[in-house]
Formats: sequence, structure tokens, C-alpha cells
Amino acid sequence: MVVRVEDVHFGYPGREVLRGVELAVRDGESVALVGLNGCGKSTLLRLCAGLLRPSRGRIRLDGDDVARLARRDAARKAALLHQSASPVAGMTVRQLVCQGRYAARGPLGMLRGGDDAVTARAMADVGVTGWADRPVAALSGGERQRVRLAMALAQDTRVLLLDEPTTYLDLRHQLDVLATVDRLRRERGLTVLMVLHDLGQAARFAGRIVALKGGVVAADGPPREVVTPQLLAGALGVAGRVGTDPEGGWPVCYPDHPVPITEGIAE
Ligand SMILES: Nc1ncnc2c1ncn2[C@@H]1O[C@H](COP(=O)(O)OP(=O)(O)OP(=O)(O)O)[C@@H](O)[C@H]1O
Repeated sequence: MVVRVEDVHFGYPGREVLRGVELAVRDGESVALVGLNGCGKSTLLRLCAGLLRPSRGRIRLDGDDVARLARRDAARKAALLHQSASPVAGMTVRQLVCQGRYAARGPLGMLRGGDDAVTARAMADVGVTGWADRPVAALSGGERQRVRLAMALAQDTRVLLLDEPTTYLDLRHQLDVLATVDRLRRERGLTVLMVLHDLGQAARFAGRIVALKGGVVAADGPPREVVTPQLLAGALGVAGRVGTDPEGGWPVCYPDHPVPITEGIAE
């Protein structure tokens, strides 16, 4: 297992969020994390990246307890694409993507010989090479999102933790980014844990879907088994139908209307 989440509990002051999450992501796997706003998906990714520490339980990255790793060592194992990031005044695209090399730098923070090549490859991976000298502040929201993905890829880690990687992207670029991540996973043996709100895209691009609800994992399995009207209603609060893509074979969702959230997925 590359990522192993063992009985993880976590809360912010006055707000318990995770209450015993169990999750194991195998080497080379792609897992989509789904659930309602505020159910703790981003919190779980931040815990996996070592930016937060569980109040109980443990998260292992490659066998190491991430809470015991120095920030830089954790960043060498897993790259996190945050949901939002503060604007970076005055930086060009190349300079921002190069920030992804931070963890790989030497003790004095000096860039090494291969850093330029890794940065260039990451920009090429998401098709932003042509913007290398543009100021990040002058990019649109969707353009900036792709640059931030390049920055995460520039960390050159085996594990990618992607928090809503398709935010701000038009449909064409949503598909492009998800297909690119999947291609890189296969070609480079990456392990991907990503938060997605579109269950249809999760069903198509992830090998496994994990639904969080009430602070625990409420469903976990291959899309064809997990994506059901019961999951839509129970974990996402939406009544709808589920069909099958006639060519791809993956589940397709037809959400209809919001419904009150029930206690158990199967209810
Ligand atoms: N820094 C913080 N301080 C206090 N509460 C927080 C903080 N960050 C998140 N929360 C709360 O913790 C809960 C879980 O937040 P989290 O961002 O993990 O949810 P999420 O499932 O990723 O939601 P979304 O789908 O809206 O992105 C939410 O109720 C949120 O308001």
C-alpha cells in the first residue's frame, strides 16, 4: 500500500470532521474521493500530505507515518494540489511551476541540475509550456488551475493528491486534465487520490470510488459496484438514475433533484 489511512480522527476547534476513516490506496491505483461539501475530503487530503495531524489514528505514506515526517520529506513522497491557493504576485508560470521543486532541492534550497528538465516536463504534461514567461496573475482561473497542476507534477512524487483538479476548467479541459492524469499514472506508475464532485467523471476516470459521509467511509469499491441510485441519494443527497455508457461501459449518472440526506447509504 502506498497510502494507508488507519482509523483517522480529526477535528477543527468545535467541529469534529473525521471519525475513524479507513482507506488503503495501492501502488498505481486511482481513487476518487466523493461526498458532500464539508464532509472532510480536503481535510483528508491535507492529512495525507502531512499538513495536518490526526488526533487519533495514523496515515502511512510508503510505510512511513506521515505525521512524523519533516514537511520536506512528506513533500518528496506526495504532491498536493490544493483546492485554492493565494495569488502569487509577480511570478511567471515557469517560476511558479519551479516552486514544485522545493522539496527536491538541496539543504540550502539551491536548485539542482535536473530541476529545469523536470519543470519543463511538468509544463509540457499539462500543455502550458507556451505560457512559461507569462505572469501567473494575468492568467484566467482555468489557466491558473492547469499551471498549479503542473506545479504539483513538478514535485515528481509517486503519489498525487489532487483536490478538485478540474475546478475552473471548461469541459474540454476537465476531460483533458483527467485523461492526462490517468495517462501519467499508467506511464509513470503514479498513485492518485483525487477529490471529484462529478460522480460521472469519477466513475470514468478512477478505478475506485470512496464516498465520505458522517466522518467515515460510507462506500468504497469499483465504480460499477459503487455508483448506484442509493449512493447518489445517501452520500450526495441527490435523487437520480444510473445507467451505463454504451461504449465505455462505465456508470453514467442522471441526477434529478436534491433529497434530504439519509443516515445510511443503503437507505
Ligand atoms: N481551517 C479550518 N478551521 C475550521 N474549520 C474548518 C477549517 N477547514 C475546514 N473546516 C471545516 O471542516 C469541515 C470539512 O472541511 P473540508 O474542507 O475538509 O470539506 P470538503 O469535503 O473538502 O468540502 P468541499 O466539498 O466544500 O470542498 C467543514 O465543515 C469546514 O467548514
